[in-house]
Amino acid sequence: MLNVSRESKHRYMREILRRYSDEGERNRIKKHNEYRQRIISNYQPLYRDIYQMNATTAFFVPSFIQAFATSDSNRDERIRNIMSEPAPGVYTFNMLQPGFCEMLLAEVANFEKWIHETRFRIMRPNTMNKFGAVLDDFGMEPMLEKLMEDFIRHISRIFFADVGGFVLDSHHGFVVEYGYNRDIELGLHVDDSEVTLNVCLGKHFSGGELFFKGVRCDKHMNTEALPEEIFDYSHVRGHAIMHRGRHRHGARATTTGDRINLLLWCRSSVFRELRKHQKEFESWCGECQREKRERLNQVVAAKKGEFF
Ligand SMILES: O=C(O)CCC(=O)C(=O)O
Ligand SMILES: [Fe+2]
Repeated sequence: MLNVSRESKHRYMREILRRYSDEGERNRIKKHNEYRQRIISNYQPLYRDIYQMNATTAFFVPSFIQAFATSDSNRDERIRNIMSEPAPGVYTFNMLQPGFCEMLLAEVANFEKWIHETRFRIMRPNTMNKFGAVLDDFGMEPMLEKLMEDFIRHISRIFFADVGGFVLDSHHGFVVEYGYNRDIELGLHVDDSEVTLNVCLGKHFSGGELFFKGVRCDKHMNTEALPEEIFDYSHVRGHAIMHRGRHRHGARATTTGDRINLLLWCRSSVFRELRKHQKEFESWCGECQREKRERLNQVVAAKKGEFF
């Protein structure tokens, strides 16, 4: 568990001040906000209903809604009950209604058509995916923020507390698109997130499995995966998968059809600030933990040697 000391809080505030007094960064944020505003005031949404969080069966499957229905002491238990953990640190659950997936796909297609017709510049979701769109850029930012606040934050608090899952405070929401004339696959990487939510929206496809190769800190990013860390997951429409951003993963080739997934990279500025001062082993890095065990074994062996 993170222990936020007074000193760390002060350092955190200093970092925020430094960041906001950095002129380059301020300009970048200002330009991006202007870009978003230009889109939002010109683009006509197809389905206005999906721009606001509507926590009913129009959006979510009943089991998902029921798990969060009341914030009583049983909520954590109800959340645990809808989760499967097919591999350590990877959680899956049924989440979105097929009708909502359809509407979101149609909205994205409508936005892309508008971009094409108006020759507006489209910002791609990240440095790896050449296709897809940033949902936050065309008006879905408040809805996705609420999704993180009302749902994802509670899940992360239970399962990802060691990476700041209990203090998520910003997100990057986008869709990735694979298939004919789009991206085919995605190489091994880590996300710029503490916790990632990935939901398959459809449509019909084969292939496209996510593959995982263990959680790693910066220092151990390129170390081998152990056999027990290797895991493949096949996407199911409407189903979500959640993992730490630092869980190394990639997507296998989508061999037929089109696959479009919704991604929410959830971030914690507090966790990022605290990490800068982390000198010891990271509790969530597979390799740090292995090194720690090895160090402990050496100490125990040395002590035994002294004793006998
Ligand atoms: O293709 C996928 O389902 C995963 C995409 C992904 O890992 C990412 O965008 O960070
Ligand atoms: Fe990723």
